[in-house]
Amino acid sequence: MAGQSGEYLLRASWMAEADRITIASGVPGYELMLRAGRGVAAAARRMAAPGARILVICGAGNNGGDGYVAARLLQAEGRDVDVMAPLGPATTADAGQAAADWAHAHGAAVAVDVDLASYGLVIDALFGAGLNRPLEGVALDLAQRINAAALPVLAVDVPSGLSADSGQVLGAAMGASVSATATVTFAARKPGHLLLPGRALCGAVTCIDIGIAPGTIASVGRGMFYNSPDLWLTRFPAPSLEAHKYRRGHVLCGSGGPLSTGAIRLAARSALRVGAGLATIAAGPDACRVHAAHLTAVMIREAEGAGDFARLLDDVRFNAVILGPAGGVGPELAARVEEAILRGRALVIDADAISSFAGAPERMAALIVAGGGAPVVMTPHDGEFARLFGKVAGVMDAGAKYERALAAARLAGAIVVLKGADTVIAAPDGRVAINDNAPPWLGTAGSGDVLSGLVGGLLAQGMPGFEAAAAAVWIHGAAARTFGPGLISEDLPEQVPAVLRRLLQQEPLA
Ligand SMILES: NC(=O)C1=CN([C@@H]2O[C@H](COP(=O)(O)OP(=O)(O)OC[C@H]3O[C@@H](n4cnc5c(N)ncnc54)[C@H](OP(=O)(O)O)[C@@H]3O)[C@@H](O)[C@H]2O)[C@@H](O)CC1
Ligand SMILES: Nc1ncnc2c1ncn2[C@@H]1O[C@H](COP(=O)(O)OP(=O)(O)O)[C@@H](O)[C@H]1O
Ligand SMILES: [K+]
Repeated sequence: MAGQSGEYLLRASWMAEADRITIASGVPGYELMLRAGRGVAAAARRMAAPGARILVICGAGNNGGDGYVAARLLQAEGRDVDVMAPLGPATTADAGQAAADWAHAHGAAVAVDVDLASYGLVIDALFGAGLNRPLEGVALDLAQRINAAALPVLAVDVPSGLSADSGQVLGAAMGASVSATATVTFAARKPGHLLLPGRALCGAVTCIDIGIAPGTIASVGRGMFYNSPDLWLTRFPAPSLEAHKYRRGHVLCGSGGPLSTGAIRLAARSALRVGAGLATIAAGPDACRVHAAHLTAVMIREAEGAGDFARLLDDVRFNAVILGPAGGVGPELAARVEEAILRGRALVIDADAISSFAGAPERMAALIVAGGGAPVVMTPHDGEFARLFGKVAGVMDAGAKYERALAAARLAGAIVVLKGADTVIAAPDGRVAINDNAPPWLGTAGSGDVLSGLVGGLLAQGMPGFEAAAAAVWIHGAAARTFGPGLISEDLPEQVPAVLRRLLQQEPLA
């Protein structure tokens, strides 16, 4: 994607395209395989103690070819290496060459039923990017035996059985995948290395340079990125000397009733912590009294129904709106969403505001078209996503998690943050970011409310929608990591300053 910085993630077919372009530019395919095999051998060297026996299980394609190269290099430096070729002879020219170079010096492969427990490291080079159906027969049996043996396993490109594209085990119910200790991949990481369950099955992933030019990777990339500051830091708002609070944006946060006020307070506080100049909570009279007992920096305005809320929006300084956290599912909340969109405010639609449009994403899409272009970011978890888009053909069944998020973003005309341990951020223009910095203790009541506040706070400061959403998700994860175990959602906004300090002062990032 022109002008976009960040680490590209490549689907298997895009990677194959990069491979073809590189070969056409004069680098022989076998040279790429030698470089890949060298990287695998280097990782194996780190994983296997000097005397440990190494078993390289080679498939018939180029993934197996990488395995043969690694086996030959490790053997040449005195390692005790066996090769197993359970799928028979190589079927590609490069893999055939690699197998022949191995066999020339080292002879026969070991039998499939060899005792795995006698090895100190297994290198899984059965299937990589070419996997196109579930493991079966001898490959399935081997994957299961490798996992049962509980040995260190180094996967070449991806653990065999795992889809590099979706991060799913192919044929999940009946199929299986090798579970690796570490994975070495080439040129660019693939989405399956980051999406669950793939991330867990890959272990520690290393991406090595095999001489595919960055320009080639960018040219085949279709706008899928790893979510890190590289993706959005240049768009991150930093207050200037002349700034005053109104230049830093004013977030209007819609409250629920008197018994449901905490969620929106978390959101409002988070919006301030991430740099918004002002945050105001709009609430009915009873809820206002509850808020008044809790709030200091966050302001309160009385707004009884959707009409009052709309009148507040007559003040153009409310340039961003957050709706949904414990907001109460129903037509009134839907009407507030409508007002915010039609009055052109940057908007975060979370939680109950998403559910208020259950089964009617086209209605939301029509509003967004009518709204005229201010960014709209929705932040569903899987349940809310299904509630909104469940009945739309081509969304729930779109495939990988990023394909579902993208289909939804295109349908709604909004940025979609599909949450989880592997949160995906998708834009209607086709950009996708996959996040992996969220620790499991982020799964705690109210942490989604904090996320909506972070998005709203960044939107209020004028950050574009996709970048604001991606930055908020990353800061949310980094804040949780900074706090560590024992986290509750109130802790998250208080960690944001430490994260921002590292981010903006170029200190090492967590
Ligand atoms: N791109 C690059 O830049 C570089 C790539 N390199 C390496 O190449 C690897 C990709 O190699 P690859 O395309 O030959 O595919 P690979 O994964 O070896 O599979 C082989 C064949 O198996 C078949 N098959 C599929 N599923 C199956 C199943 N369940 N059960 C049985 N059979 C099954 C299917 O053939 P089919 O049967 O469909 O005709 C498939 O084509 C890549 O991961 C990396 O390690 C490096 O050398 C460096 C440069
Ligand atoms: N296991 C997990 N690992 C990492 N992050 C998680 C995990 N479970 C949930 N999260 C994150 O925690 C947040 C929970 O949001 P949500 O489900 O809306 O909770 P709530 O409604 O209680 O605020 C999301 O940002 C989600 O990505
Ligand atoms: K593999």
